[in-house]
Amino acid sequence: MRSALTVRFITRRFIGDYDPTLEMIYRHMAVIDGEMVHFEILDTAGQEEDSLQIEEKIKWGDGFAVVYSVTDRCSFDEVMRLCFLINHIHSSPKRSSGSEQPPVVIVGNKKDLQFDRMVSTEDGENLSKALKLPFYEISTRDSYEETVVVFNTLYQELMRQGHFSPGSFKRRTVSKLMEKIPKMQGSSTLNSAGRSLSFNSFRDYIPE
Ligand SMILES: Nc1nc2c(ncn2[C@@H]2O[C@H](COP(=O)(O)OP(=O)(O)OP(=O)(O)O)[C@@H](O)[C@H]2O)c(=O)[nH]1
Repeated sequence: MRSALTVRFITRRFIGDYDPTLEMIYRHMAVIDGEMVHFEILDTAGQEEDSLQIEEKIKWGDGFAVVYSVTDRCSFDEVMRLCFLINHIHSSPKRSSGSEQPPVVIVGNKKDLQFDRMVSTEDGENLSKALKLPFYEISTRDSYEETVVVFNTLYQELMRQGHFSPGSFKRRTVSKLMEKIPKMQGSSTLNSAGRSLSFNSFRDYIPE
Protein backbone atom coordinates (compact mmCIF):
# COMPACT_ATOMS: atom_id res chain seq x y z
CA MET A 1 0.00 0.00 0.00
CA ARG A 2 1.39 3.35 -0.91
CA SER A 3 1.76 6.29 1.41
CA ALA A 4 -0.16 8.99 -0.43
CA LEU A 5 -3.12 6.66 -0.99
CA THR A 6 -3.19 5.42 2.60
CA VAL A 7 -2.88 8.89 4.07
CA ARG A 8 -5.52 10.24 1.71
CA PHE A 9 -7.92 7.55 2.91
CA ILE A 10 -7.16 8.22 6.57
CA THR A 11 -6.99 12.01 6.61
CA ARG A 12 -8.91 12.95 3.44
CA ARG A 13 -5.92 15.05 2.50
CA PHE A 14 -3.40 14.58 -0.24
CA ILE A 15 0.08 14.89 1.14
CA GLY A 16 2.67 14.84 -1.57
CA ASP A 17 6.01 14.10 -0.04
CA TYR A 18 7.03 11.08 1.89
CA ASP A 19 10.20 9.39 2.79
CA PRO A 20 9.95 6.44 0.38
CA THR A 21 11.68 4.19 2.90
CA LEU A 22 9.04 4.83 5.57
CA GLU A 23 7.10 1.76 6.51
CA MET A 24 4.17 2.08 8.84
CA ILE A 25 1.10 0.41 10.12
CA TYR A 26 -1.78 2.84 10.34
CA ARG A 27 -4.92 2.32 12.33
CA HIS A 28 -8.08 3.87 11.07
CA MET A 29 -11.77 3.62 11.77
CA ALA A 30 -14.30 4.21 9.01
CA VAL A 31 -18.00 3.70 8.64
CA ILE A 32 -18.83 1.34 5.81
CA ASP A 33 -22.38 0.20 5.11
CA GLY A 34 -23.38 1.66 8.47
CA GLU A 35 -20.78 -0.37 10.37
CA MET A 36 -17.74 0.95 12.19
CA VAL A 37 -14.76 -0.79 10.63
CA HIS A 38 -11.30 -0.85 12.20
CA PHE A 39 -8.57 -0.90 9.61
CA GLU A 40 -4.95 -1.75 10.18
CA ILE A 41 -3.05 -0.77 7.09
CA LEU A 42 0.52 -1.74 6.45
CA ASP A 43 1.98 0.84 4.14
CA THR A 44 4.91 -0.97 2.59
CA ALA A 45 7.94 0.85 1.30
CA GLY A 46 8.32 -1.69 -1.48
CA GLN A 47 11.96 -2.16 -0.67
CA GLU A 48 11.96 -5.61 0.80
CA GLU A 49 15.49 -6.84 1.00
CA ASP A 50 14.61 -10.49 0.95
CA SER A 51 11.72 -12.72 0.13
CA LEU A 52 11.22 -13.56 3.81
CA GLN A 53 10.37 -9.96 4.56
CA ILE A 54 7.79 -9.72 1.86
CA GLU A 55 6.39 -13.11 2.85
CA GLU A 56 5.92 -11.98 6.46
CA LYS A 57 4.10 -8.87 5.33
CA ILE A 58 1.85 -10.81 3.00
CA LYS A 59 1.05 -13.33 5.73
CA TRP A 60 0.06 -10.48 8.02
CA GLY A 61 -2.57 -9.04 5.68
CA ASP A 62 -6.20 -10.07 5.28
CA GLY A 63 -6.73 -8.08 2.10
CA PHE A 64 -4.41 -6.40 -0.37
CA ALA A 65 -4.40 -3.34 -2.59
CA VAL A 66 -1.71 -3.90 -5.17
CA VAL A 67 -0.95 -0.41 -6.39
CA TYR A 68 0.97 0.65 -9.45
CA SER A 69 1.43 4.03 -11.03
CA VAL A 70 0.01 4.53 -14.53
CA THR A 71 3.14 6.61 -15.18
CA ASP A 72 5.50 3.77 -14.33
CA ARG A 73 5.52 0.66 -16.48
CA CYS A 74 7.83 -1.18 -14.10
CA SER A 75 5.37 -0.80 -11.25
CA PHE A 76 2.65 -2.28 -13.47
CA ASP A 77 4.90 -5.18 -14.41
CA GLU A 78 5.27 -6.00 -10.72
CA VAL A 79 1.52 -6.38 -10.17
CA MET A 80 1.17 -9.87 -11.55
CA ARG A 81 4.13 -11.17 -9.57
CA LEU A 82 2.75 -9.71 -6.36
CA CYS A 83 -0.73 -11.12 -6.97
CA PHE A 84 0.70 -14.57 -7.55
CA LEU A 85 2.84 -14.26 -4.45
CA ILE A 86 -0.18 -13.29 -2.34
CA ASN A 87 -2.15 -16.25 -3.65
CA HIS A 88 0.74 -18.60 -3.17
CA ILE A 89 1.47 -17.52 0.39
CA HIS A 90 -2.17 -17.57 1.42
CA SER A 91 -2.88 -20.91 -0.17
CA SER A 92 -0.62 -22.64 2.34
CA PRO A 93 -2.42 -25.35 4.32
CA LYS A 94 -1.71 -23.35 7.48
CA ARG A 95 -3.98 -20.55 6.32
CA SER A 96 -6.47 -20.32 9.13
CA SER A 97 -9.19 -18.34 7.47
CA GLY A 98 -10.41 -20.93 5.00
CA SER A 99 -9.66 -21.96 1.49
CA GLU A 100 -10.72 -18.83 -0.38
CA GLN A 101 -7.99 -16.48 -1.51
CA PRO A 102 -7.70 -13.19 0.34
CA PRO A 103 -9.31 -10.18 -1.33
CA VAL A 104 -6.97 -8.37 -3.69
CA VAL A 105 -7.71 -5.16 -5.56
CA ILE A 106 -5.52 -3.89 -8.38
CA VAL A 107 -5.15 -0.11 -8.32
CA GLY A 108 -3.71 2.05 -11.06
CA ASN A 109 -2.84 5.34 -9.34
CA LYS A 110 -1.96 8.81 -10.71
CA LYS A 111 -4.51 8.82 -13.53
CA ASP A 112 -4.42 12.64 -13.37
CA LEU A 113 -0.96 12.58 -14.96
CA GLN A 114 -2.37 12.01 -18.44
CA PHE A 115 0.69 13.21 -20.31
CA ASP A 116 3.07 10.98 -18.38
CA ARG A 117 0.93 7.90 -18.74
CA MET A 118 2.83 4.72 -19.63
CA VAL A 119 0.14 2.17 -18.79
CA SER A 120 -3.23 2.38 -20.56
CA THR A 121 -6.54 1.80 -18.85
CA GLU A 122 -6.98 -1.16 -21.16
CA ASP A 123 -3.73 -2.72 -19.92
CA GLY A 124 -5.07 -2.49 -16.38
CA GLU A 125 -8.44 -3.91 -17.35
CA ASN A 126 -6.90 -6.80 -19.25
CA LEU A 127 -4.71 -7.72 -16.32
CA SER A 128 -7.65 -7.53 -13.97
CA LYS A 129 -9.69 -9.82 -16.25
CA ALA A 130 -6.82 -12.27 -16.56
CA LEU A 131 -6.35 -12.42 -12.79
CA LYS A 132 -10.10 -12.15 -12.07
CA LEU A 133 -9.54 -9.32 -9.65
CA PRO A 134 -11.31 -5.99 -9.23
CA PHE A 135 -9.53 -3.06 -10.79
CA TYR A 136 -9.73 0.68 -10.23
CA GLU A 137 -7.90 3.52 -11.85
CA ILE A 138 -7.70 6.37 -9.39
CA SER A 139 -6.04 9.65 -8.65
CA THR A 140 -5.06 9.90 -5.03
CA ARG A 141 -4.24 13.53 -5.69
CA ASP A 142 -7.63 14.45 -7.13
CA SER A 143 -10.07 12.23 -5.32
CA TYR A 144 -10.59 11.12 -1.76
CA GLU A 145 -13.69 9.14 -2.81
CA GLU A 146 -11.69 6.96 -5.18
CA THR A 147 -9.39 5.87 -2.36
CA VAL A 148 -12.41 5.01 -0.22
CA VAL A 149 -13.72 2.70 -2.94
CA VAL A 150 -10.50 0.68 -2.78
CA PHE A 151 -10.79 0.05 0.96
CA ASN A 152 -14.54 -0.52 0.83
CA THR A 153 -14.07 -3.16 -1.84
CA LEU A 154 -11.55 -5.04 0.27
CA TYR A 155 -13.75 -4.85 3.34
CA GLN A 156 -16.88 -5.95 1.48
CA GLU A 157 -15.08 -8.91 -0.02
CA LEU A 158 -13.81 -9.96 3.42
CA MET A 159 -17.38 -9.76 4.69
CA ARG A 160 -18.59 -11.78 1.74
CA GLN A 161 -16.05 -14.47 2.51
CA GLY A 162 -17.43 -14.52 6.04
CA HIS A 163 -14.14 -14.25 7.93
CA PHE A 164 -15.29 -11.37 10.10
CA SER A 165 -18.51 -10.19 11.57
CA PRO A 166 -19.19 -6.53 10.81
CA GLY A 167 -17.40 -4.24 13.22
CA SER A 168 -15.10 -6.90 14.61
CA PHE A 169 -11.51 -5.91 15.20
CA LYS A 170 -9.00 -8.59 14.52
CA ARG A 171 -6.08 -7.37 16.55
CA ARG A 172 -2.83 -8.75 15.33
CA THR A 173 0.38 -9.73 16.89
CA VAL A 174 3.18 -8.23 14.92
CA SER A 175 6.15 -9.03 17.08
CA LYS A 176 7.28 -11.54 14.49
CA LEU A 177 6.81 -8.99 11.77
CA MET A 178 8.87 -6.54 13.79
CA GLU A 179 11.72 -9.00 14.03
CA LYS A 180 11.69 -9.50 10.30
CA ILE A 181 11.44 -5.82 9.42
CA PRO A 182 14.16 -3.86 11.16
CA LYS A 183 13.31 -0.53 9.53
CA MET A 184 10.67 0.51 12.04
CA GLN A 185 9.47 4.02 12.49
CA GLY A 186 8.31 5.72 15.63
CA SER A 187 4.81 7.17 15.90
CA SER A 188 4.28 10.40 14.11
CA THR A 189 1.45 12.81 14.00
CA LEU A 190 -0.12 14.81 11.28
CA ASN A 191 -2.33 17.82 11.71
CA SER A 192 -5.54 17.51 9.81
CA ALA A 193 -8.09 20.33 9.87
CA GLY A 194 -6.95 21.36 13.33
CA ARG A 195 -6.99 17.83 14.65
CA SER A 196 -4.03 15.73 15.47
CA LEU A 197 -4.17 12.19 14.18
CA SER A 198 -1.91 9.64 15.68
CA PHE A 199 -0.27 7.35 13.19
CA ASN A 200 0.53 4.15 14.95
CA SER A 201 3.70 2.32 14.16
CA PHE A 202 4.73 -1.27 14.69
CA ARG A 203 5.65 -0.33 18.26
CA ASP A 204 2.00 0.04 19.13
CA TYR A 205 1.43 -3.56 18.29
CA ILE A 206 3.72 -5.23 20.74
CA PRO A 207 1.45 -7.79 22.37
CA GLU A 208 0.50 -6.97 25.93
N1 LIG B 1 0.00 13.57 -9.62
C1 LIG B 1 -0.10 12.63 -8.70
N2 LIG B 1 0.92 12.35 -7.88
C2 LIG B 1 0.75 11.38 -6.95
C3 LIG B 1 -0.46 10.65 -6.80
N3 LIG B 1 -0.30 9.76 -5.81
C4 LIG B 1 0.94 9.92 -5.35
N4 LIG B 1 1.58 10.89 -6.02
C5 LIG B 1 2.95 11.37 -5.83
O1 LIG B 1 3.84 10.33 -6.18
C6 LIG B 1 4.96 10.29 -5.28
C7 LIG B 1 5.06 8.94 -4.61
O2 LIG B 1 3.89 8.71 -3.88
P1 LIG B 1 3.81 7.55 -2.83
O3 LIG B 1 2.48 7.53 -2.31
O4 LIG B 1 4.95 7.65 -1.88
O5 LIG B 1 3.92 6.25 -3.74
P2 LIG B 1 5.14 5.33 -4.08
O6 LIG B 1 4.60 4.04 -4.52
O7 LIG B 1 6.14 5.34 -2.97
O8 LIG B 1 5.67 6.01 -5.39
P3 LIG B 1 7.14 6.06 -5.98
O9 LIG B 1 7.97 6.85 -4.99
O10 LIG B 1 6.95 6.74 -7.30
O11 LIG B 1 7.58 4.63 -6.08
C8 LIG B 1 4.74 11.42 -4.30
O12 LIG B 1 5.50 12.52 -4.73
C9 LIG B 1 3.27 11.72 -4.41
O13 LIG B 1 3.01 13.06 -4.18
C10 LIG B 1 -1.53 10.98 -7.69
O14 LIG B 1 -2.63 10.41 -7.68
N5 LIG B 1 -1.30 11.96 -8.62
